[in-house]
Amino acid sequence: MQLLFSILATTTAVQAYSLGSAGWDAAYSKAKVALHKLNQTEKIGIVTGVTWEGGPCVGNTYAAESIGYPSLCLQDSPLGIRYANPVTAFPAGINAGATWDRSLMYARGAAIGAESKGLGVNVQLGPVAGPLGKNPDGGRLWEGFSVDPYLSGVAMEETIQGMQDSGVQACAKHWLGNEQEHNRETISSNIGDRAAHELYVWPFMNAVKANVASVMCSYNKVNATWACESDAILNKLMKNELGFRGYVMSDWNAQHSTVNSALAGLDMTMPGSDFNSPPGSIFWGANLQKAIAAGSVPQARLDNMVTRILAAWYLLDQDEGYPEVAFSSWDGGKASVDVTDDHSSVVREVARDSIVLLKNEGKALPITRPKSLAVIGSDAIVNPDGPNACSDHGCDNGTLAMGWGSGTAQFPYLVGPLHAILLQSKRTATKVIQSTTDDTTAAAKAAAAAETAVVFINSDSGEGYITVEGNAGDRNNLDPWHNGNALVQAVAAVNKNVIVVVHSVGPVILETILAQPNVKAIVWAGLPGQESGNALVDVMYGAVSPSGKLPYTIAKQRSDYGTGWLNAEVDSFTEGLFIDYRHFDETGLVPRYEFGYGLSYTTFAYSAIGIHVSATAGPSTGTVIPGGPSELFESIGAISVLVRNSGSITGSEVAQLYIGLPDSAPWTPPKQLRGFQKLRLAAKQSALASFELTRRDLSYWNVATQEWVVPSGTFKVYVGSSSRDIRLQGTFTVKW
Ligand SMILES: OC[C@H]1O[C@@H](O[C@H]2[C@H](O)[C@@H](O)[C@H](O[C@H]3[C@H](O)[C@@H](O)[C@H](O)O[C@@H]3CO)O[C@@H]2CO)[C@H](O)[C@@H](O)[C@@H]1O
Repeated sequence: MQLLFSILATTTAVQAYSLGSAGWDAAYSKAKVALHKLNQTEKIGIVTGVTWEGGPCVGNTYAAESIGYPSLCLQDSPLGIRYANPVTAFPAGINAGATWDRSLMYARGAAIGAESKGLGVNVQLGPVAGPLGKNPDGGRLWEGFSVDPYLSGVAMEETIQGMQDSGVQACAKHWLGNEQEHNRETISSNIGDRAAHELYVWPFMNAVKANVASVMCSYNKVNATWACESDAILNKLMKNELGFRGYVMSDWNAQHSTVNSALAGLDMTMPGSDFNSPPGSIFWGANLQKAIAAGSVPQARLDNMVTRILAAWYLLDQDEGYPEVAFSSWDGGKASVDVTDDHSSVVREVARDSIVLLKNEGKALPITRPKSLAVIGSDAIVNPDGPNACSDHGCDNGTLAMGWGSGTAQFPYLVGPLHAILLQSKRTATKVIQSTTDDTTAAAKAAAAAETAVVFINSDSGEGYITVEGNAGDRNNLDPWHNGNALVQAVAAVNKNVIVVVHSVGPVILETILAQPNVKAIVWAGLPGQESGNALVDVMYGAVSPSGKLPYTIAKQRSDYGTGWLNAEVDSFTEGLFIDYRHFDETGLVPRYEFGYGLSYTTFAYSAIGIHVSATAGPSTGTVIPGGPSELFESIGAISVLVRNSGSITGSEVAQLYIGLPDSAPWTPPKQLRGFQKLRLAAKQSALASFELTRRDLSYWNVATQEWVVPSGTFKVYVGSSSRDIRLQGTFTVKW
């Protein structure tokens, strides 16, 4: 059985890679033929944006009529289509990560891709793996999936496959080291080579392996050189080492030079105007033409840029019957077609299955048939001015269902928690008492009159060009906004059965709330998108058991993380590999809720660990395929466990595999996520969780030899329900 699994897994992997390469080969053949039909002006136009607001999308290039190539439409965001309506407002990346469900990640990506294609968007500007989230208060970490590179990598791969299977080009962003909003356009992320590879590059390897069409270089410098003109990270790392065959575009106005960026490997400049910077800073267009004429940039480099861009276009078959752009970002975004289909069901499923139950004392949840229920807090209702009242969602009024900035989309509707609870309460004949402000006196009055009180609190963040309530993108602290702690305290002082629901962009310090004995349950709902209330009711009333797991650690205090955004010109990334749970494990600090944690209404038992790993120590070689050296992605076996639903209701468990490297490896975190599987199990049902391992999963990056190396010695195996709830352990040995 185990052997069969390994064979199937290996075969599938090999097929996927060869198809990927064949796809690129065929696309390159077409691109090379097309290149010869283009004149120089057309070539320059293909690599240059037409200026901000110069076309219907946030990014547009010039058309090349000689080959029937359109003005390419590039549009945000990682959770839906920005500046268009009607579109679906999906749960944020961080919620997709919290599902730990590969098929939901894929379904979300496919649905976003289908809407993009339907509206004529050629390039969807997502998904996000940078920021990875080393700073828990980083403003944009909710756009990505998890602070763990393995989980983020799987989510990148699934999302990109989903998007590109629907026909749109995906764009993996922001490359590289864009971990904070403060000073993001001046700061240098000085990342050590090993941490760069094992943390920040890792999910982009998955993106390239999934044949992502494009990559966006970031605003910051990397090791003192602008990311968009760094030969080290564009040519050498992304294109040569990772074997990326698509094109690199700049973040919007992240380009700083004509010649250096071209030579370093930038392939497309966006948006092609003096957007948000000193007038006249149009680095390509006519300036690129002059640089080529002067011999500062070889003609072959321009031809290579164009070939890469065209190859991505052919790879996705966008040369055949691709829809025209059906909206304009600058006139309200009214689309001429409705592309929303039944995607609300994907939204509800992702939102529901990403809910993490943090505390459930005395089985406070699920709610059964309370006679009365108090619903408290401004986060319980939709912003009275409307769900899209603030530009790019740059405010925190009403329930929080996405962060702010370019990573947003307009809600076609937003089901607020109170609305969904009122509907449900009709079925259970429950009297609902409302206090939908953050006023503590009103809250206490409502709570005192009810059997159970549900308090809604939130914490918001976003992109640095908008400041909300004094937070310039990054959060100023990890406390709940709007005096959320005081709100819960006021309610818990008068009601013995308090449930707290947290809508949040990232970790929130919960100590004050946990110090209230009457707080019986805490529910983390993240940023659930348009079906917020419905998904919450599904879980709170027990239609489904909660099955989300934390995609990051919740600490007892902010300082425990050991990292945070800097008001400085340089971030030296001194924490190295030790971010989030890697740091807590290494230092012995006890988190409040650890990475991978999440309760269920049922229980799960683990047994029968099977370890079938056969690998030899040493570097991974082989030709470079999309993602890296081919050997790195070869299966070297699998670890399996039997998981049994030992409770009395159906539920889903995320079985997690962590690996500890042998002592022969250089200083490494005690354990690192290297596999997971979500299993839906009926009461008393058992199933095998299998974690296929590749050489990459056992490797560290050897800085001296510039290779991924599997160390020799005894590897530690930990399988469990979270990074700290380890149920089964074992070892295997790798020899030279
Ligand atoms: O949208 C494409 C990529 O753009 C980057 O974000 C930019 C965002 O799209 C844009 O709306 C914003 O513009 C603001 C501008 O910076 C500010 O000076 C002005 O006052 O208001 C403008 C908004 O009306 O700028 C953002 C960059 O600063 C993202 O980083 C990237 O992820 C997007 O894909």
